[in-house]
Amino acid sequence: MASPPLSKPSALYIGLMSGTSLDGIDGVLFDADAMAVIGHVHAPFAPALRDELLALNAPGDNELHRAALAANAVARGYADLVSQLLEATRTPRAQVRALGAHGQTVRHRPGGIEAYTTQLLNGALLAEQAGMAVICDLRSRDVAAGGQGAPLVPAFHRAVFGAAGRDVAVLNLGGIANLSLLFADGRTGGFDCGPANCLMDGWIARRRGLAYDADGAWAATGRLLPELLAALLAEPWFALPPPKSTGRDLFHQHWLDARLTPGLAPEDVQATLLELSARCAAAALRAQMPGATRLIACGGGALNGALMRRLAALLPGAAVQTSAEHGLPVDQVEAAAFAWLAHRFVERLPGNLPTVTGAAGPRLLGALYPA
Ligand SMILES: Nc1ncnc2c1ncn2[C@@H]1O[C@H](COP(=O)(O)OP(=O)(O)OP(=O)(O)O)[C@@H](O)[C@H]1O
Ligand SMILES: CC(=O)N[C@H]1[C@@H]2OC[C@@H](O2)[C@@H](O)[C@@H]1O[C@H](C)C(=O)O
Repeated sequence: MASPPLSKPSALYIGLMSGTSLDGIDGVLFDADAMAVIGHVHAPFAPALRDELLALNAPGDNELHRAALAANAVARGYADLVSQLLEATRTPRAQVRALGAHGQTVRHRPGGIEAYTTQLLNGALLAEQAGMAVICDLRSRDVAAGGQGAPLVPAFHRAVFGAAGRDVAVLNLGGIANLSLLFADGRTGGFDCGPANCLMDGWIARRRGLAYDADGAWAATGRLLPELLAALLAEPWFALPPPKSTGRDLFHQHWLDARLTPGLAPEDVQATLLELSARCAAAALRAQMPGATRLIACGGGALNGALMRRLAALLPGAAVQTSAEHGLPVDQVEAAAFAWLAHRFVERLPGNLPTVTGAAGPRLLGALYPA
């Protein structure tokens, strides 16, 4: 019997993402040959870690020590999730080629001589605990090359959701919203367009003690406040042209508080925040891809029925769908993108798109902690 061919290196990667909404960690096992997710797990952050990560988004006391401890805690959380994922998919650890691990963004200041972006994660500790090669710090190289360091998902969106002969947009509705523009002629664009859930989550937490507004049901009981909406939309950042990115550095509760007037009904504020998220995404899409006939939404905000209905109403020329309708559940897209970015690193292929981030050129993204 002929001996079996030398097995080619594994195409299995794990992607680990904890985003700006701070709801927890998503992990996927991803087959980079098939471009398919094999398994998915999610773990919420422990409330104390979530509070600390939120606090570290703003200047505070003893930040270096606290950031180091939080980076350790994020690494331990990621390592636990890796074990859960391997168990759930019955995958031997040795079969996974590498982990693409995002870390927790706590500061994002691209552009200019002082540019930096910080994703808290102790990559060395994660490599120790997971027993796998870790590729992390995936944004810094693009920032060093003069780019925004974000969004990074448009190249992955192109590979998965691009369609011949039509202009397709992909809208990630996480804490922050980012658009990918997949033009029919092969060009790919993308940029952050504003808040998606971060302000709504913060408001419902303060007024009702809930983590998020399920299905936008509370917002749906409120009325739109036109003066508040106008004050929110007057933020100069919205008028900036791409490339652009943002985060909790700008869209935090104090940003909202500075625009609130006394006596507003809380549910009306929530309705207006939902409208803000829908309007800034719709306006950005109309301006940058007027011919879009399909908008594919992903991220947790795609589960917000009220938000999805407003997007559909504001974009009558586009079919508003979810990534699940295209084979990838809404909560798996970002983690899959970071698994794919790990694959790009391992294959020595660039991960960024300079047309999106504004970087000086294509770059290998990430820092490697070998197994
Ligand atoms: N059923 C639901 N109804 C309404 N909103 C929901 C629902 N499920 C999740 N969400 C929203 O989605 C958020 C989580 O989304 P996701 O995990 O995509 O964000 P993220 O990855 O942390 O953010 P980012 O993409 O900005 O990095 C929650 O905080 C919540 O606001
Ligand atoms: C600095 C940072 O963490 N940015 C995130 C955030 O969350 C959404 C939006 O802001 C996007 O720019 C980015 O994440 C996605 C996954 C990206 O890089 O494509």
